[in-house]
Order: sequence, then structure tokens, then C-alpha cells
Amino acid sequence: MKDFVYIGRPARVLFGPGTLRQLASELDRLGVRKALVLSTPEQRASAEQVAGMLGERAAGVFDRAVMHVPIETAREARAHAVRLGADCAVAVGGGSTVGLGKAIALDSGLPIVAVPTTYAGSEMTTIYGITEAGLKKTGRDDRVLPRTVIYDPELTLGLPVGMSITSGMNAIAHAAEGLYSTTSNPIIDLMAEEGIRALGVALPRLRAQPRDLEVRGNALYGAWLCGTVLASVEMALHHKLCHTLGGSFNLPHAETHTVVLPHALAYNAKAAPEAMHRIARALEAKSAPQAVYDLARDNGAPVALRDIGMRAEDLDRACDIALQNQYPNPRPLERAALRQLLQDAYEGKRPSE
Ligand SMILES: NC(=O)C1=CN([C@@H]2O[C@H](COP(=O)(O)OP(=O)(O)OC[C@H]3O[C@@H](n4cnc5c(N)ncnc54)[C@H](O)[C@@H]3O)[C@@H](O)[C@H]2O)C=CC1
Ligand SMILES: O=C(O)/C=C\C(=O)CC(=O)O
Repeated sequence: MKDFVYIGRPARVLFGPGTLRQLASELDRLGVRKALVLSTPEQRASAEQVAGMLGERAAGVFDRAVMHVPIETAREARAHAVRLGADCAVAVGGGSTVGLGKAIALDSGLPIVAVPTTYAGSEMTTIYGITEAGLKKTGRDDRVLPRTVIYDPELTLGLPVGMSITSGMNAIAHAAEGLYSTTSNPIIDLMAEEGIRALGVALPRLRAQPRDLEVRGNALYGAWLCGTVLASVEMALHHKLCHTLGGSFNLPHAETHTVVLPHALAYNAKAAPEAMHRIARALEAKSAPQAVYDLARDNGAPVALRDIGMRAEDLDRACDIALQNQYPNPRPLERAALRQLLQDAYEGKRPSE
């Protein structure tokens, strides 16, 4: 076994249907009095329900979370929290809402309680992203890690099936890249394989029975594990490519992860055989790239970049941007191979092995 560093992060997790009802006592544990509840405009009703549960301990609802956290929104939310005398924030939603909470925590130190409603995994990480003047800056900072995470599958029952599948694929991407990370370790590898297995079983079931609480719980469990992998080890080619495609070409986050993952795995397959073996084993398949492609396609998710807003004439530029910074990846970044990866993802080809 190689030498390794393992870092355990101290979030408190409540898991199970109905756990949201313990929110007020969780605020007591944190020693806070008033919470600003955060959401997207689409999830305002859920945020109001949470504020209703808190009664006088709710300072108010801020419902302007949007993808990629514009700095103006973060400043507005911070100012709102100060005006209302909030001493903590409760983020009810997916990666965008948790991301807004993190932006508030980054310079105010306000404790965040996360109530995730997608499978993106941001609630488990110290990674934040803020967009200023059209540029998204990401970083890692312990201050943004939510203090408490409440995984209540009841809140995910309304996540549309299409979004559930792509969000689940986003989670699988964290675990898959974690398995070949240069900073991987045996403990996180266990979580990664189990996270992929749990989602590989849950996603087809969830498509058939989106309102089945047990299936939703299994998907959240997988997402939790995959988010922990993202938090714990460095990501590689797949995440960098998705960052480029999302940031520079405005492609949707979870769908982009869904389309690119089989091709990023195919690119790395020969250089990371043990990771491929574990991904394939978790999905009860022979080939990791083919198994993630099939999981997406068979569950109605997009498999081609051209179907999610990418233009053929932008592929060269995407390749150039992706090559600008070299970063650790099992297989070195080679222009011709990377350009082919993008072409295959654009066309939605099933990996050949
Ligand atoms: N910092 C980190 O560690 C991570 C950050 N992210 C960031 O998170 C963002 C993407 O987050 P996602 O969760 O994919 O999407 P999202 O948070 O943008 O949500 C997508 C849409 O689904 C709606 N929605 C969410 N949960 C719902 C539910 N249960 N029922 C009905 N509607 C629901 C939202 O209101 C929104 O309209 C990106 O900006 C990405 O960069 C993603 C993963 C990790
Ligand atoms: O790309 C991901 O799924 C993981 C991290 C982020 O999205 C960070 C961010 O850009 O907000």
C-alpha cells in the first residue's frame, strides 16, 4: 500500500426521512438564534416551509440563489443577513444554493446548515465558487464547510427525474475521478466505490419510481459518499473539462458532467486500470467508460454535447482552454487525443471499450 494522507472533516450529518424536523434543535446545538433561509426562486416554497418550521427563529427567506454564485448576489445575501440580524444561514437546495451559503460564510464566518435537495455533493466540500465580471473563481477554504448537513430524502421527492439522473451522474463523476486521483487513499477509495454502486442501483429505480422514499434515500446516501470524495482528494481531467465547458461556454453543470464522464474515463482507461476495475465492478459491468455511458443513456439523460448547447465551432477553443493549464491526470494531456475526446462527446459516441 502506498503512503497517504487522510483528512476527516468535522461536519455533523443527520440522515433519514423526516430529519428536517430536527432543524431547530440543530440550531440550538450550534448556539445560534436566527437563521436566514436560502433558496433559488424555484424552491421558494420549500424555503418558506423551512422558515415556517423555525417560527420566530427564522430571520427571513432569501430566494435569489442562481448557478455559479454571482458576487453581487453573494453581497446582497450577506447584507440581507446583517440587516435581519441572522447569525446563521440554512441553505435549502442544490449546489447553487449551498454555493451561495458558502459565499456568505467565506468572509462573514456565518455558520451554514445545508439541506441538500440534489446529488451534487457541495454540502460535503470546502470548495467554493464565485463569479465576478464573468469569471468564475473557485477555491478551497475550511470556513465554507457547512457545520451541519441534513439529508432528508423527503425534500428530494420533487426533483424532476431528468435532473435526478444528471445530478446522480455528477456525483458519480466525483467518485470516479477520486479513484484515480494523485491524492487518493484507501479510505476514500472505499467511499468512492460504494458511492458509485449506490447510485448505479438507485438511478434506474428512481426513474421508475421517483416518489419512492427508500430509493431517494439510497441516492442521497450515494451522493453523500461521492461528495466526500470530491472534498477529500484532487480531481483531474474530467472536472477541469467540465469547468471549462460550463464556465466558458455556459453549458449546464450536471448535464455536462453526464456527457463528458464516459469520454474522460475512456481517455484515462489505460493509465488507470485499477480505478477502471473498481468503477466497472461497482456498476456490475466489464468496461467503466461504457457502463457510465449506458447508465446515462438508458435512463434518458443526454449523451451528446451538441444536445446541451455546445457548438461545433467552439470545440477547438474548448480544447485550447483545457490545455492552458497542465494539472495532474493519469494520462498526460495531449492535444490530438483531447480534441478527439471533445469530438466524441460532442457527437455522443459510445466509448469503444
Ligand atoms: N462547491 C462544490 O463542492 C460543488 C459545487 N457545485 C456547483 O453547484 C451548481 C450546480 O448545482 P446542482 O445541484 O446541479 O443544481 P442547482 O442547485 O442549480 O439546481 C438546479 C435546479 O433544480 C432545482 N431544484 C433543486 N432541488 C430540487 C428539488 N428537490 N425539487 C425541485 N427542484 C429542485 C433548483 O431550484 C434549480 O432550479 C454549479 O454551480 C456547480 O458548480 C456542484 C458540485 C460540487
Ligand atoms: O465541478 C464540480 O462538480 C465540482 C466542483 C464545483 O463545481 C465547484 C464550483 O465550480 O462551484
